[in-house]
Amino acid sequence: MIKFDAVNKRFPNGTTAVHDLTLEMPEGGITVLVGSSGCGKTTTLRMINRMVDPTSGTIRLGGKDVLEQDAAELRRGIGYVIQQSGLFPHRTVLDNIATVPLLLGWGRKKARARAAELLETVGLTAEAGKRYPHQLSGGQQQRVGVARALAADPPVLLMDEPFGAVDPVVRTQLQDELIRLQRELNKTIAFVTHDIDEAVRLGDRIAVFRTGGHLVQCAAPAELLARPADDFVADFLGAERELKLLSLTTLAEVPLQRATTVREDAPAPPAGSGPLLVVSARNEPLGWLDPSGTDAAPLTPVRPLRDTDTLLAALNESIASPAGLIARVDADGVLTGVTSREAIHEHAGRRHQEAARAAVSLTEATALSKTPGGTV
Ligand SMILES: Nc1ncnc2c1ncn2[C@@H]1O[C@H](COP(=O)(O)OP(=O)(O)OP(=O)(O)O)[C@@H](O)[C@H]1O
Repeated sequence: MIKFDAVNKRFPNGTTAVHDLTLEMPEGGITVLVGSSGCGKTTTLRMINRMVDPTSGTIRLGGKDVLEQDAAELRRGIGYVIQQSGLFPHRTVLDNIATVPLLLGWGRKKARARAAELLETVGLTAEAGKRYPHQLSGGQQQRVGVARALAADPPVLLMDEPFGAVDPVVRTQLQDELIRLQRELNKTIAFVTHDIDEAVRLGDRIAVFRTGGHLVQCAAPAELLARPADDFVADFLGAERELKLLSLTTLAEVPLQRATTVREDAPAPPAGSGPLLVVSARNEPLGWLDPSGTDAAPLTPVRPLRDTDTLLAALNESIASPAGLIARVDADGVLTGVTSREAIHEHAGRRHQEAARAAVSLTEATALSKTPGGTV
């Protein structure tokens, strides 16, 4: 969908912001651009909608060179979201969202109806639509920014640190919302951040840049984490990159074992029978009971996990659990079984090896395709 071919950007003051960039951003996917401050992420993004023009090289959107298109027309097909949301302070939230449809001549009624629909899409109430931007929290303003960018249903979204100015809890919520929205909307998204955790959560592909506008590696998150191309990328990913990889894998394929349970209203179990999972009449896990403890000992809390939870969450829970077991439930919260810390660990190790192997075969395929006469 978006293709950079040998693109350079040198500003008149002599700064090279982007150096010989060749990169593809696939249709319907989120490509995240990461790297430390000043490495050219924003400039790369802005060259897509021609807020900045490249010094050399070609950028194609849907096969067409962006420089051969009228900038205003090009931007109609590209939504743009920035960190400070960029809302007009003297217009209501609803009118802010309706901005682009109005510019496109939709008529006030149709534009407002679309804006109202989008308010709901991004999780805001109709009442919020009547307020002015300063009457909303930072997180809500960012949602409005996303709604405004989506108003004319552009196939492409450029998002420049859109969640950078909100606290970590709201940031996670906004990321969840974007993941949910993207499942429905399937936009081609270029997303800039300097937060590697955000990149791993959101990206279908992650492009890592270093100072001077150099692209160092572009790969799917699991491949990047399992096989960073060099020490720079490894440092950028951080020391816990194996744990980050666990956040990309769900529990679904990890085998279940039968749980030893006791009903909450049952008589006290015999001492010495090891930790038991106390369940409700509906078979919902309530806590761990250690019969070797005193009668008055409280239950150890349990946080039941579903198949959609990550291996990282499972490992975390298994550390706190008395016997190293995690309780697993179905979508209704009913117990399906337990899984041991060892089983989680073994699956995590296998997952790591698979990701590393996938990354190696990709690297080999790329090397082969660059060899004259090489075939893939
Ligand atoms: N209009 C400009 N004129 C001159 N230099 C510029 C201009 N815009 C950006 N630069 C420089 O180009 C380099 C890349 O900037 P850019 O904003 O693309 O980086 P970035 O990775 O997005 O940084 P940040 O994470 O801090 O936003 C920097 O050295 C910056 O100072």
